[in-house]
Amino acid sequence: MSGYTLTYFPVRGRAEAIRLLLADQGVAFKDEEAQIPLWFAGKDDRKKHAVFGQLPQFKNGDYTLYQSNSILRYLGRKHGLNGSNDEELGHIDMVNDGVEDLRQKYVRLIFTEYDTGKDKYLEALPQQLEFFERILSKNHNGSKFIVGQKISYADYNLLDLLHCHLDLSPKSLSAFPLLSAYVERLNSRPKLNEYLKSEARNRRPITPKHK
Ligand SMILES: N[C@@H](CCC(=O)N[C@@H](CS)C(=O)NCC(=O)O)C(=O)O
Repeated sequence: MSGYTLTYFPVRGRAEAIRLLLADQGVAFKDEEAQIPLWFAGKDDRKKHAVFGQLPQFKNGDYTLYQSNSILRYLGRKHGLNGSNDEELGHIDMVNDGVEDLRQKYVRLIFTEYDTGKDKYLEALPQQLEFFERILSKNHNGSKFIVGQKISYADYNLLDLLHCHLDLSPKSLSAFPLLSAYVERLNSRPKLNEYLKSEARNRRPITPKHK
């Protein structure tokens, strides 16, 4: 066991990219769940102690961290998932910020305007995905990772976001051959594939709205 503990609600949400990273790196960790009704009823003391009042929380022994992207970057440093030099890391951070921008749009759709906004969202989605297709095409013609020759923390975040969009519309990647192949390639990495098929992953909906 690594000494790592990840605390989150029983959904994939903002913890899932962290889970993908840890699964793929073969790092065992302790999973702690917070129950949504208790949390929102103010009956879970972890909310009072959370730095920004939110989850996920990540612990490495006595060290505690919040903010999903900070956790990803921390694990990137710990597990050699930050590219091969400062310039690659600059691009990895840039891609991760782009993933965050699209994730915020996705979260807004799911939580505030799913019924009225889904068609419009899907219409605008190709413009967003095209950015990532283009980034991939410039790195070894899209045959490897999003940046450089090694998997990085941003690959796990991008993969999770693409999974979310494939759930939203199974055709969302149809016009993007490089992104489609990228998802297939990452999904078939042995440890990741084992996790993707696991009961633990599949009992967690993407968000509480997905029940
Ligand atoms: N920027 C934060 C956002 C965290 C966040 O929005 N957490 C939500 C669940 S995804 C939460 O804890 N909601 C409960 C609350 O706000 O009390 C991150 O990336 O970790």
